[in-house]
Formats: sequence, C-alpha cells, structure tokens
Amino acid sequence: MTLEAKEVSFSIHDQCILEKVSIQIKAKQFVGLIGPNGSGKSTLLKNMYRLLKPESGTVLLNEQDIFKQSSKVIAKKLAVVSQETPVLFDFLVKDLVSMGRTPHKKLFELDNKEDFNIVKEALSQTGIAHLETRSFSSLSGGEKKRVMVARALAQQAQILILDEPTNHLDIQHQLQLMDLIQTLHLTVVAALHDLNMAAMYCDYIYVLQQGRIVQYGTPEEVLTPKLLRDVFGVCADIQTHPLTGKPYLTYLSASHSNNFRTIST
Ligand SMILES: Nc1ncnc2c1ncn2[C@@H]1O[C@H](COP(=O)(O)OP(=O)(O)OP(=O)(O)O)[C@@H](O)[C@H]1O
Repeated sequence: MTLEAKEVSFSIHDQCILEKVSIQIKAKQFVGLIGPNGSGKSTLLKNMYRLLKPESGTVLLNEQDIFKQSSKVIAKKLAVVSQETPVLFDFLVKDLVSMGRTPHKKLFELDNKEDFNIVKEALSQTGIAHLETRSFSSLSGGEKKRVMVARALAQQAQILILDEPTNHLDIQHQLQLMDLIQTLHLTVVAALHDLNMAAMYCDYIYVLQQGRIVQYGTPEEVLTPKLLRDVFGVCADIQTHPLTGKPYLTYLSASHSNNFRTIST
C-alpha cells in the first residue's frame, strides 16, 4: 500500500496554506512530517485522508486518485488518528473501538467472534483493556488518544495517518505507542513535534515551512543544526546516540547557544 500527495495546493479564505506539496510514502515506510506550528502539517494530512479537497494536485492511494474511490473502500485501506478527539459522550470504550470494524461489515451486519477478537487485541495492544467498559467522556486526554489508536488498529488498514499521535501521552506510553506502530510494519505517515521521536522512528522525514516542503530525506540528512536554526529558529547540538545510532538533539538556551557558537567556531 502506498500513499502519495502530488503537487497539492490548498487555500483558506484566499490564504495559501499548502503550495504544490508533494510527498510519497512507499509500502511499509514510516514517514514523518515535521515543521513549526501553523506550517500546514494537519492541513496536508487532512487533504491526504479526504477531509479536505485539494485546490489543485492529486492524492493517490495505491496509485489511484483517492477522490475517485468510495469511502468504504478507503476506510478498509486507510485509518486515521487525528488531533481532535470526537465528541462521542455516551459511547463505551469497547463500542468506540468496535467502530473500527464498520468498514468491514455490511449494513446491519453484527460483529462476529473474529471482530470481537480483533477489538480485544487492539485494546490490549494499546494498554487500555482495563478501560473497556468506561465511557469515553470520562477518560483523560492520554487515555482518549489510546482509544483512538485502538480504533484505528481495529480497522486493520494497511496505511496509518497519525496527526501528533503522542500528544497527551506520558513518556512511557509515547514510547510504547511508537514501538507498537513500528512493529506493525504498516505504511505510516505521522505529523510529529518531537524531533527526537522523529529521528528514532522515521525512515524518512519531510519538513514543512509555510506550506512548502523545504527538506526531505533520512533523519540523518534532514536533522542538521542549520535546518533547526533556519526552520525552527532554535540552536541545537546534534550527536549520533551511542545506543540507538540515531541523531539525538539537545536544544540549547540562548546563553548556552552563545557558548556553543564560541566552542564550534
Ligand atoms: N479553518 C481554518 N480557518 C483559517 N485558517 C486555518 C484553518 N485551518 C487551518 N488554518 C491555518 O492554516 C495554517 C496551517 O494550519 P495547520 O493546522 O495545518 O498547521 P500545523 O502545521 O498542523 O500546526 P500545529 O503544529 O500548530 O498543529 C495555520 O496558519 C492555520 O491557522
């Protein structure tokens, strides 16, 4: 399964939010989307999962225009965990996760044993089995996030679109979730704010700035002091971590960054 945005442009009230953005996620790749607040990450993802329609350009799911495929067909192939949690006050956690099975069911067809097992597995994988009979509205932000991930897993789609998946999660659950997603070997595109997470888990990273892709490559190629300064306006020391072998970023405060400049010149 592949997903691709080709020269996607999108405006709101005549303001250009995305300008000819092209990104490609090949089968089983974990691709990160990084960029400052307001750079267009969520808008791009919304164009890629059909919540918004590009003004120009195309989105291809398995090389076919996503807007020419039915919602049900797409939902079997592509699952989304968005930034917003739905307003579903009266649903129990297990019922909400069961909704992930909907694309696989005919109208009025009831869940069978296989569906129950898939939902059980999704609850267990996301560590929320103990919450299954709780009402969604009573959960904490992090618990709600894990329910939305469980619903996406129950959907058994081959492509996952994640908009800040670790937002609201404590560090243990951030790592558990990212590890889990990595072990599923799906095709993944995720908007991430934590650049160390992006470095650790992504095969490739695209950098958005003011609605344009300004850099693309492996974490090693993309995460450089220059990029962090130019795009994020921060000074950072970047080393290869001795245990992970991945780039590890240490952000420097204004006073430390002066020392850093003195040392590195
Ligand atoms: N409905 C809307 N009306 C007006 N402007 C919007 C709307 N939705 C998004 N925007 C603007 O589009 C730009 C891109 O927003 P978007 O949410 O895609 O950025 P982002 O990179 O995901 O930001 P963040 O990191 O803060 O989540 C922002 O300037 C935002 O204010």
